[in-house]
Parts: sequence; structure tokens; C-alpha cells
Amino acid sequence: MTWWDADEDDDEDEFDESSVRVRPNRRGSRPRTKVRPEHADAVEGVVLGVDRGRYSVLVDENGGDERTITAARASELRRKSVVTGDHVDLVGDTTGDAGTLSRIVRVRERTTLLRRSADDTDEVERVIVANADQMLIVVAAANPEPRIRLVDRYLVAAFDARIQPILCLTKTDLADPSEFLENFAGLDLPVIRSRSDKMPIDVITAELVDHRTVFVGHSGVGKSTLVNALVPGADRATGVVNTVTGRGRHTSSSTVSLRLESPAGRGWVIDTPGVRSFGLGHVDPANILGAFSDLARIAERCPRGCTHLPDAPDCAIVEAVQAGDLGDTGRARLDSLQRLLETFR
Ligand SMILES: Nc1nc2c(ncn2[C@@H]2O[C@H](COP(=O)(O)OP(=O)(O)OP(=O)(O)O)[C@@H](O)[C@H]2O)c(=O)[nH]1
Ligand SMILES: [Zn+2]
Repeated sequence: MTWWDADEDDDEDEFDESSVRVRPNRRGSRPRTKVRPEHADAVEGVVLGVDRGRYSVLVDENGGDERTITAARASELRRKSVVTGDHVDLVGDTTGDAGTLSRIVRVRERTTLLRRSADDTDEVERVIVANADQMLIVVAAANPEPRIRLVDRYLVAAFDARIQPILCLTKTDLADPSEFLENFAGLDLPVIRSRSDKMPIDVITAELVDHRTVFVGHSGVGKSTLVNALVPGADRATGVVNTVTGRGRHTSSSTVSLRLESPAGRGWVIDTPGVRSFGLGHVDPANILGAFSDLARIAERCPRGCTHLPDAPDCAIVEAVQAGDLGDTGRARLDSLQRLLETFR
């Protein structure tokens, strides 16, 4: 093995560090190797995208010396994953000059981590994006028909990662999404309605400024149309050279960060073309309940191990709703919570 791993893309061979941490510490049975250099002169950057083992890293974001450099992983990272959105430390040639290659020696602590479990199509857990603070869930009002269950799955993934979800209904010129949206009335969920002939760019941009927003949605919902309207020049469909990453081509499975620029400010759009679904096997129900802070307070009176589902004995939330204490809103919120909890039970 060389000093970098030639990963095929950012979806390849990813390990969640929680699984790394539980691995037995073998240091005791091994002679200590020489102390690792500290790389005190390392430069910090943020990973914009990964393509065949090469990372595009933005250094000095918004500063006078902002530049995109190409980097590879240093072997001392071992099996630690490096994904789009990661804050990393770099050594070596960090000039960003043509033909130079830097090395990623450290990954900084992540604020959020969007991942999916192994599922039928895939036996390993994959990390999708680090440090995103919002998820824009793109669903069409029609063609393809919106599905509640699909949105629920995205919501669970977002809540579990402690990422704020936003629902974006596209193609509202084809159908009125009001009835569909009633299913989400019990959630604190910002909703945007969009149509390509009258794209509400300012409304969407306002939600994205100063945030790192990961865009998710199934094929055909109009996600590329949306991204291209928000980030002129992104050209997601044809893969023309991207001004931020400097890459000319992205495989369908690679995640990229696109800079949003507007009079209202800047933000990042993180497009995930490869992610069609989320395996939810790793999800912690407590994180879902945590997204319903009003209900979570009541749940403190629940019996230990309470599932908060309709059949849960002595569930304090169910009892409060049945007693009418929480009104219609509380009933709708409990319905939403229970539906999400059922999504991955
Ligand atoms: N009527 C209508 N059609 C739209 C709208 N937005 C997108 N479309 C059309 O829907 C089709 C799919 O749009 P895309 O932007 O390619 O969808 P996508 O979600 O990126 O799909 P993939 O490229 O398969 O990932 C295209 O033919 C678009 O022209 C809309 O608001 N209204
Ligand atoms: Zn309960």
C-alpha cells in the first residue's frame, strides 16, 4: 500500500468511526512505533468532493487566499473515512498549483454525520456527508407521485443525524400538494413549494444562506433542475467543469459541494446523486423523539424502555393525548412521531 488509498469514490470502503472505536486496542500486544509527527504546520480545509481517491479541498474559505487543492489520504488516517464536508488538516504542497498533491493527515471532529446502514443492496454502512446542518428533501407533487413513506425515511435519517430537514415540493404546476402536506403538519418542518416555470429562487436561497444543506431526492423529482437554478454553472446533468471543485467529471455516485452565491449571502449545496435511499438500521429512537422536544419532555414520565407506539403500556405521551391535554396539534405530533418510529422498527 502506498501512502494514500486509491478509493474509487467517497461511497467506497467507508467506516463509521464509532465502529472503529469499538475495535480492540491492539497497542498492548504490539511494540510501540515511533511517535507520529504532529504536523503543527498543517493547513485546515474543507472537503468539497471525492473522486477516485483524490479529494478536492477548499482552503481559506472566503479569505483572501482561498484556493481549491487536490489531496490524497495519508496512511496515518488508517481506516478513518474522509467524506464531503469534512474539516481536514493538510500537509505537503498546499499551494493548489496545477499538478500539486497535498496529504490529508487529520479529520476534525464532525458536528453531524449523515450515514446509511447496510441494506439489501449494500452490506456495509456508508458515511454520506459530514457537517451538514440542513437536509433539503426534494419531492415532486406529481410525476413521480409523492410517497409519505419515502419522506418519512428521509426525515428519520435527518433527525437521527441531528440535521434540520426542509421539505421542498417541486412540480407544483402539475398538482396541488396540500393534501400530501397534511401528513407532515405535526412536524416542525419548513415547507417550500417550487415549480420550474416560476422557480422561487429567493425563497429557497433564503433557507440556504449560511447553511450547508444536503439535497436528497429520488430520480426524476427535479433535483437537478433545482440545483442548476440555484447554482448557475453547476450543470449537474451534463457534468461540465465545476467552478468550485475544478473537476470536469463526477461519477453518478459521488457527492459534491456547490457554492451558493446570492445577494443575501453564501451557502453550500451538497448534492448526493448516488443516494437513492437510506438504510435505517443504525437509527436510535431517542434521536427521533429528541426532534419532538415537546413530546420528549412528557416522555420523561414514560416507563423505562417505552416505545411510545400505540400499544405501549402506560406511555405518558399516549395518555396525555388521550386525555386531550395536548389538543389536536399534540395528537398530530404523536401520529407523526409514531409513524417515524414505525419506519425503522
Ligand atoms: N412540470 C414540471 N416539470 C419539472 C419541474 N422540475 C423538473 N421538471 C422536469 O422533470 C424531469 C426531471 O427533472 P430533473 O431535474 O432531471 O430531475 P432529477 O431529480 O435531477 O432526476 P435525476 O436526474 O434522474 O436524478 C425533467 O424533464 C424536468 O424538466 C417542475 O417544477 N415542473
Ligand atoms: Zn412513551
